[in-house]
Amino acid sequence: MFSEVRVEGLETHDYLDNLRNRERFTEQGDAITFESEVDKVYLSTPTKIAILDHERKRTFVLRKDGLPDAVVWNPWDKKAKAMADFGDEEYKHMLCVEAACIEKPITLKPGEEWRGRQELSAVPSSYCSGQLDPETVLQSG
Ligand SMILES: O=P(O)(O)OC[C@H]1O[C@@H](O)[C@H](O)[C@@H](O)[C@@H]1O
Repeated sequence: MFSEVRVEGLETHDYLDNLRNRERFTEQGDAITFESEVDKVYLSTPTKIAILDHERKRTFVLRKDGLPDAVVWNPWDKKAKAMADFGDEEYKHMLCVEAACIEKPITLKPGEEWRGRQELSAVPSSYCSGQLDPETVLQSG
């Protein structure tokens, strides 16, 4: 189930680990998979990030503008139980991947305007069928 979910596009990027006093690390290796609590702020991330759910044969693509960072969060079992507005088992069925602007916050003077945008799309499930080259997902569309 959950181990079948991968995030593509954030590997090799630096992140601040919210579970370790926001210390800065560099993501290693292949795509990101999930086996325990995670709460990371990836820095200077690409404008497209893919979330691949192999078991359910579905892929989501997050596109973003004006929002350089990306949060990846799953509370896992212990924290899920401690959260009043989150079901004890819901962590098994969710993953938070969200566009953000955290490392260098945007400050507006009175009257100034700023726009950021994120778009989450479901892309054809054939993308998850094994023909998938993750690079293709991130480069297409
Ligand atoms: O409880 P909230 O405010 O909805 O936040 C949920 C989570 O949202 C994530 O974006 C944060 O990285 C986590 O640290 C936080 O716990």
